[in-house]
Amino acid sequence: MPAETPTDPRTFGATPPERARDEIIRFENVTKRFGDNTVLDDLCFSVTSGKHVTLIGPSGSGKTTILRLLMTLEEPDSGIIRVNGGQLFPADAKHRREVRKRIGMVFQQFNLFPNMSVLRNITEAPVRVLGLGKDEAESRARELLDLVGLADKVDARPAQLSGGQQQRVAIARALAMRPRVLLLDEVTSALDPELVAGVLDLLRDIARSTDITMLCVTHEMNFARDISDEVFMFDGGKVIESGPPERIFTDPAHERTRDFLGAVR
Ligand SMILES: Nc1ncnc2c1ncn2[C@@H]1O[C@H](COP(=O)(O)OP(=O)(O)OP(=O)(O)O)[C@@H](O)[C@H]1O
Repeated sequence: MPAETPTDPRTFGATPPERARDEIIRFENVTKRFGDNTVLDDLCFSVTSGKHVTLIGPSGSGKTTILRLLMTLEEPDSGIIRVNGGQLFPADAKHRREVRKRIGMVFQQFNLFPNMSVLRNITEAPVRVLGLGKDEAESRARELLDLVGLADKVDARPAQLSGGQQQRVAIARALAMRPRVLLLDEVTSALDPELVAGVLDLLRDIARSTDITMLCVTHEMNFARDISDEVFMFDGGKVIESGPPERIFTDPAHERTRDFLGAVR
């Protein structure tokens, strides 16, 4: 079993320049079934470090399942998943936890801890999982709250914030773990329409100003077009085509992609 040591988790989204073009995520012949439903079928794809990749495809095509596998919230039935030079599956639990530390996720429903202040929501995992000191974690959390425009909400509880503000806290919380890979699952779906643009703008800024690899599932095709280096179209448990957004959105090669884009536009 390969057991490379993941890079120092204290380095914010670090990608040493010499590794900037490396592959950071690899799915090799991954199959995932729920009962009789084969959701991912011998799936193979890879993502280059620092790139922003958007997964598109019909409802039920397995996009969220891919993110949940990367978060180790699901296990594949077979195949290999590698992230950041380490193996996530198959792997022993300890190695998997180490690899998993460098992956952050922002969920559709924010998933904040309701009984903790905004500050605690952000410092909890860096203290518990990365072993950061409380002062260092708090100082980092305040910087991130500044970045997401919520410096004045340090002591608020999630219920006192709007959906858009809660999602900004969730983004700050994910970044506080210094992820190499950030997974974004329909992050604007639960927001009132007038709050969507602000959250998407924030994610665009993060995409432009960091070297974090992003894997996004979204139905916001304009956002996908804007933020992505590459778009993967899923159908029938496989990637049926991939390419830069300028091509996928204007000249898709596959009939299923044309039908899908026609339906969502
Ligand atoms: N825990 C589970 N148990 C049983 N079936 C599941 C489970 N999780 C997902 N599925 C099924 O797996 C399939 C893929 O689901 P997934 O959420 O990955 O699709 P998706 O492409 O993200 O869809 P959407 O665009 O609607 O979010 C669906 O048929 C779903 O019902």
